[in-house]
This record gives sequence, C-alpha cells and structure tokens, in this order.
Amino acid sequence: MTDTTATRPVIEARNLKTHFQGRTGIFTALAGVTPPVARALDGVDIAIREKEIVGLVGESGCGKSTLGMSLVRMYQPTSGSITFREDDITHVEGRKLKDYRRQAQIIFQDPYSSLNPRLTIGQIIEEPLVIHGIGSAAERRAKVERALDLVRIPAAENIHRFPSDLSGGQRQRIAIARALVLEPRFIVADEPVSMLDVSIQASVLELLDELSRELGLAVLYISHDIATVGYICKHVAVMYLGRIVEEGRAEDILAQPLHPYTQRLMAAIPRMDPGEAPERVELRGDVPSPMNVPPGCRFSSRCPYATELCRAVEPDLTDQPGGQRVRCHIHDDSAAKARPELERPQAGRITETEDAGLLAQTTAG
Ligand SMILES: Nc1ncnc2c1ncn2[C@@H]1O[C@H](COP(=O)(O)OP(=O)(O)OP(=O)(O)O)[C@@H](O)[C@H]1O
Repeated sequence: MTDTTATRPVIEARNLKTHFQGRTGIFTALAGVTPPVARALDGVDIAIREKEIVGLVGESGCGKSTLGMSLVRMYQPTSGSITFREDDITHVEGRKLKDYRRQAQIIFQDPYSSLNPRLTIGQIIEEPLVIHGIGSAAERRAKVERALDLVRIPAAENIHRFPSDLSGGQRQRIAIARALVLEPRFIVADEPVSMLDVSIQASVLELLDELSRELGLAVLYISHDIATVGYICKHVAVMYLGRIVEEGRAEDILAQPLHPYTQRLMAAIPRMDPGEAPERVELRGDVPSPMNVPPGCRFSSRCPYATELCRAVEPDLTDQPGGQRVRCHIHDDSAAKARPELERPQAGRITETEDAGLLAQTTAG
C-alpha cells in the first residue's frame, strides 16, 4: 500500500502467502498421489496505519478472508512476514501469540452466529477479558460499560439482555464492543454489514469510521461490494485469486479503475439512475480454483483484452502516473519489451477469450 503519512504502519505484511494442503483421501493415498495445494493467499503486500481503514475487495473465493485471518494469526502463513508495531509476529507462539491476538481482533460477517445465545450481553463482552486474565470483576465491569458506550449502546438497559433481544444491527455493535474491550490496535472487519438490512448498513460503517479515528485503530475492511468501501475507506486494494491486482486511493479507483477486473467490479454495481440505462459489462463466470492457478495473468481466463502475453507472463504490480498501482500488461510495457514476439493487450480491444460471450456488453435496464 502506498505511503500516505509519515507514521509507521501499525500492521504490515510483505509477500505474505498462506497455502492450504488438500486432504489425502483413501484413493489418493492408495494411488500415491500428493493432494493439490490451494494457494489461497499468494504473495500480498499490505500496510495499515493508525486511524486508517483500508478496503479489501474482490469476489467470493479471492482470498480476502484468508488474508484477514492470516494477519490476525488465526491462520499460520506459509511464507512472507507480518510486522505489528515494528515487531515481527509471523511465527510467534505461546504467550507472545496470545498477547498479539489481544491487540489484533477480527469481527465476522454474521452477528447471529458469532454471539453465544446463552450468555448475556455483559457476559459476552466480558468473556475475552476473563480469557486474557484482565482486571478484577469491578474493573472488567467498567471496561464492558465503556465498550458498550463506544458502540453507542446504553449499558444500563442492555447489559443483562440476551442476543435474541436485539436487532441485527445491535448485535453487530455488540460483536464490535467485544472486539474493542481488549483495546486492540488493529481490527479486521470481515464483511461486517453484508448480513444486515441495507437501511442499517451505513450506520454500522459510520460507527467503524468514528471508532477508527477516536481510538486510533488500523482497520482492514473486507467486502465483496466495491460500492461500500467508498463510504469509509481512503485506500482500497482489489484482490483476485490470492493477489492484489490494483490498489490506491479509493476516490481514484472508484472514479477511474485501471485493471479490467476492477472495471468489471465497478460496472456490476447496480445504478440508481433510472433515467439512464448505462452500458454495462457483466462479470460472469467464477474465480478459478486456487488449486489450479492459471499461468500468466490470473485474470486472463476471464479478461476480454487478454492476449498471448497475458496467458504467458504474470504482470507485476506497477506504479501508475495517477498514484494507483496495477498488475496489468495494458499499463506496463516492460514484459512486452522483453517478449516482443507475444502480442500485448490494449485497452478497448476485445480479444477472444474462452468465455468472451459471457463478457458481452449488455445494457442495464
Ligand atoms: N482452510 C482451507 N482449506 C482449503 N482451502 C481453503 C481454506 N480456506 C479457504 N480456502 C480456499 O481459498 C480460497 C480463498 O478463500 P477465502 O475464504 O479467503 O476467499 P474470500 O475472498 O474471503 O471469499 P468469501 O467472501 O466467500 O469468504 C477459496 O478457494 C477457498 O475455497
């Protein structure tokens, strides 16, 4: 991620990879076949500073949650490094890992299943303090009340209630309070509003934005919906098949996406202007399996501009004049110069891809 301030990042990952070993079934074991490896996260650099919310977008299966879970060390990365406040925490174990996990929290998508229905709101928020052996009962009670205060839920009326007494939006606020009670420096918010009613999504996002500024939190906001990242993120990283394909300031990426994949994510946003029927290019088909990563550019099997160069050589993430960084041969001629025999892609020149028909231009109604 591009440096925007002089401050050191709270959290920084370099060339981070998390691969999952496929399971050996009885037939593969008998045949002596090694199960394939899923390269879910495959070489990502990211840095997030105090009071900064970085948006991570991409379709389902791109590796967003794997990055989030790896950063908070719920998954052990296969290689690369994670630095938290200048300490390398990539391989810490035992007490140091527990201490790191106190400072790096994750909020999940589903406020219905992430809260224990048998515990009161007070007990749910207190539980992490008990697990970490923090404070006396009175001190813990004060911390619980402060956490409820932070998420704008009145403590007196709610501390003895159960999750089933609350709405979806309130439950997600409780999940946020439970993460905040440990006074973390870094939070991963993994699709925190996607299961909430549209009418309350904005208020939960605003709360995250306020908390980040109020408490100096570094936040990774994960969403499959590129439209919502514009609300609260100054920086956005777009992920495809385990790698970042475009990143930069949210306003630049939303106004002028450079990578064909980002362009298609943007084009897929439903528009609210019924007066106009915008031309739209649909993004169909699925992200390929991380067990079977295509050679060359990972998006080439779905990209309408892909040429032989794209199918042969993986592009680097390169700096662009406007400050964005993008991984596409259309915006970087170095690979084309090294391999002049291979045709270079050009913006706007639609070539034949396997599913070119699926990428046909349509007109939104
Ligand atoms: N524990 C695991 N073992 C094997 N494969 C995994 C594991 N976790 C994730 N994967 C695979 O890694 C890829 C990335 O998954 P991940 O959940 O990180 O994607 P995502 O972008 O967060 O998608 P979603 O929004 O659907 O959660 C997927 O193909 C998934 O099947």
